[in-house]
Amino acid sequence: MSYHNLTLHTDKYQINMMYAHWVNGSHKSKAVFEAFFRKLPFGNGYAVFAGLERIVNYINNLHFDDDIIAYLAEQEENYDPEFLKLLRDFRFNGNLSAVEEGAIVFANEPLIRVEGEIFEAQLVETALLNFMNFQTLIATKASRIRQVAPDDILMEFGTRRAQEADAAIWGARAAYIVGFDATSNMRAGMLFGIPSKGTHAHAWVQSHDTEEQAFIRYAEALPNQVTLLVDTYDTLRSGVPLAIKVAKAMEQQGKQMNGIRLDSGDLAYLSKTARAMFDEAGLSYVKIVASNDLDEHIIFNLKAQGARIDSWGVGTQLITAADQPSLGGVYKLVAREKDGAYVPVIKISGNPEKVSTPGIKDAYRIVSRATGKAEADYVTLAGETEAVQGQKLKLFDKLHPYLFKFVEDYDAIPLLRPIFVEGKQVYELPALEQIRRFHREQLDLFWPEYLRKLNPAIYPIDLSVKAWQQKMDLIQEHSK
Ligand SMILES: Nc1ncnc2c1ncn2[C@@H]1O[C@H](COP(=O)(O)OP(=O)(O)OP(=O)(O)O)[C@@H](O)[C@H]1O
Ligand SMILES: O=P(O)(O)OC[C@H]1O[C@H](OP(=O)(O)OP(=O)(O)O)[C@H](O)[C@@H]1O
Ligand SMILES: O=C(O)c1cccnc1
Repeated sequence: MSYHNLTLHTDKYQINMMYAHWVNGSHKSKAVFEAFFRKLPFGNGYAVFAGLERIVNYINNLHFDDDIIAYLAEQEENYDPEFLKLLRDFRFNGNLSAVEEGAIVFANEPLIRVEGEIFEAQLVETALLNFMNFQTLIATKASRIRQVAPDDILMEFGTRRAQEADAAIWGARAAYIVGFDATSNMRAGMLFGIPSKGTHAHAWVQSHDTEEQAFIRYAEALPNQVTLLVDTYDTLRSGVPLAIKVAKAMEQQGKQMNGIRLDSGDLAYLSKTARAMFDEAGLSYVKIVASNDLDEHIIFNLKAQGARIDSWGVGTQLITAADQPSLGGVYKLVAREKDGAYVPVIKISGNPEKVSTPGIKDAYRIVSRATGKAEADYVTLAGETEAVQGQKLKLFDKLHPYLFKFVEDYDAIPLLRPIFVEGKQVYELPALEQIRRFHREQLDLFWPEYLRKLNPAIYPIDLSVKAWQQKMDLIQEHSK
């Protein structure tokens, strides 16, 4: 059995629907699904899209091998052997468009669009949402942390508390996309080329007769990366004075200590006092690292208290997105083939926010040429050209259509990029460094009011008149 084949990384109901379509002869009819989320996480003003690399690898490797076929046959006696034979030859042959990793995205706009035979478009829902929801969530959480510490070194320390191994490495990658500097996870370092960094644990100090002996031996063993954890016994009375002694001894050998790490107690007070002690000893180059259940709120608070912390190690709160552990991204059917053409489909709900927007859609970021800043995202029916041609555009609020404004002199930048066309990958996955650069450029498109951590301004996501009208028409039709 291979742990690496993710083809069955799907819910049973997908395979059952595939089977029922096959039984009814409808499995080859075309369908279009769109993935989006309805609410931004953490009360943030934006999210950062991530997960595409994993999705591309997943789609490229989809295949039902012998073990999977045997398992399905054993699981469900209804499955006809002919259906299983068809699965044996299954490959994804559809079209997939998506937002690029590192892009700033918002609620209620298409982030991934899958067009294909209902058979294949249905199968991939679960995995696509799994990858998009987790990685986008962690990238967004990490971005909030980056926003409060724009100039400091940020290290991702979460693996031991992550929801298992995949979450640890893809979470580390998501954090790196939005500007974390390093991860402690060596596998993420090796797989993705993320710089790896680390200090040492309390166990290192505890495994010696004295703290001093522990510090000296560590400095001798790894003279290029000496960051000593100073809080095992008494930070200010023992840890910091001993670290100063070791730093002085290193200087005698022409070497420089990197830093110390604080992992408990009042991090503002301890960092300020330790800073003064190192400066007093002529060691102002020694940096102070802090860790201990940090998140964007505590870091913001510590900075407001004048903490002298140069580098932050962030684990649990980031990798588990502890204050909101899931993003509610969904994958909705928006059009289906009927008599050889696509017809839009809608999902009605008593909750107006949950009524789906029918039809195959595109999304554009409307960027003012005068300011270089994004004015709104504009969701159109696919193939509508108004937005692209630069004429005066009416932007109106979906729930309150009487609230509107006009924009002129803008660029309309398409958000969805073709990734697969008829099953063939047409998008070259960018290097991680390129994704980081792209993310920084994306941030530059937005006024700071949309980016602030607390009570951000609401960025408009507007429907084109045609898309809105089609939605109203279908609501009317279904209410009859
Ligand atoms: N000056 C400060 N202002 C606000 N929060 C702080 C400050 N200093 C530390 N914190 C945070 O407060 C929390 C304190 O955690 P905790 O109760 O575990 O204390 P501790 O000192 O780490 O105790 P322990 O020795 O048991 O680890 C941590 O999340 C830490 O990051
Ligand atoms: O607090 P987090 O944001 O999750 O960051 C990771 C934590 O993991 C380590 O603690 P742990 O007690 O596991 O090991 P240690 O003995 O090395 O401190 C480290 O000292 C951090 O406190
Ligand atoms: O390198 C460190 O200091 C580290 C790594 C993982 C978790 N906690 C601390």
